[in-house]
Amino acid sequence: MSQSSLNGKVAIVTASTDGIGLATAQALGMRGAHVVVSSRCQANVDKAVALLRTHNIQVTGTTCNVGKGEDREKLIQMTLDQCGGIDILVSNAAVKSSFGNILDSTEDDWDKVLSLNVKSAFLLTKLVVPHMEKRGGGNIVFVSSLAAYQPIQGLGPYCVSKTALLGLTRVLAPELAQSNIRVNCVAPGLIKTRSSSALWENEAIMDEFKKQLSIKRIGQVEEIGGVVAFLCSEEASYITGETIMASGGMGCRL
Ligand SMILES: NC(=O)c1ccc[n+]([C@@H]2O[C@H](COP(=O)([O-])OP(=O)(O)OC[C@H]3O[C@@H](n4cnc5c(N)ncnc54)[C@H](O)[C@@H]3O)[C@@H](O)[C@H]2O)c1
Repeated sequence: MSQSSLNGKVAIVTASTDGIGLATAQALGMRGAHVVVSSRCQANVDKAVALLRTHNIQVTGTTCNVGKGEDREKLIQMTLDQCGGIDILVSNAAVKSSFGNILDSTEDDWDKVLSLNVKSAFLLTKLVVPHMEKRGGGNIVFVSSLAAYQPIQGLGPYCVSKTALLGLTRVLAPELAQSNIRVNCVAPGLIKTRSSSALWENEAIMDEFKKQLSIKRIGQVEEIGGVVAFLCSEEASYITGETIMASGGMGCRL
C-alpha cells in the first residue's frame, strides 16, 4: 500500500456538499477513505453522495448543523454505526461576519462567528478523539484561511476566528500526540468557490489580487483537498501542530 493511501480509513468532513469541503471529501475518497459528507440541507447531501459515488468513492451522508450539539452527536453516532470507527476529521464549516469596520461589529456577530468557526470545531474534535484513540490514532485538520495572517478588510471577526484556529491547532497537537493523533491546519488563499464569487467575478478586484500573487491565478478547490489529503496520509507522519498555507504565494511567511 502506498504511503498516500487512506484505504480502510473513515473520514468525516463538515460542510462537504460544495466548494472546498466537497473537493476535500473527494480527495480523501479517491485515496481510499470512506467519507462521511454532511451539510445542513438534505437535498445537497443527496447530490454530493450521488456525485462522489460516480467516482467510485465509498460515501455516507447526513445532515449536520455543526453549531448544534445534537447534530454533532448524530453525525458521530451515524459514522460509528455505518462505518465502524473514525480516523479523520476535517472541520471545514464556517460563517463570515457581517461586512463592516470591526468597531461596528456587534456582540451577536462575535457570538455567531466564534461559536461556529472555533467552538464547534473544538467540540467536534472532543467528540471524535475517544473514537480515534480506539483505532490507535487519527488525523484532525482545521480549515483556516490566509485571512488568519493577513486580515481581509471588513471581515474582522471572521479573520480573528481563523487566527484562533491556528491557536487551536497548536494547543491540541501536543496533547493529542500521546494518542497518536496529529492535528494540522490548512490556510487557503483565494479559492474559486461559490462563496468567493463576488471577488473572482470582478475583473478589477482580480487584477489587484494578482499583483500580490506569485502564481497569477485563483486557486482551485482540488488544490486544497490535496493538501488536506496529504496531511492525513502517512507521508505527513512527522507533521503536527502545523498550518500549511496554500495561497499561490500570497502572504508568504518566513
Ligand atoms: N473560498 C475561499 O477563497 C476560501 C479562502 C480561505 C478559507 N476558506 C475557508 O474554506 C472553507 C470552505 O469554504 P468554501 O469557499 O468552500 O465555502 P464557504 O465559505 O461557503 O464555506 C462554508 C461552508 O460552511 C457551511 N456552513 C455554514 N454554517 C454551517 C453550519 N452551521 N453547519 C454546517 N455547515 C455550515 C456553508 O454552507 C458552506 O458550505 C471555509 O472554512 C472557509 O472559511 C475559503
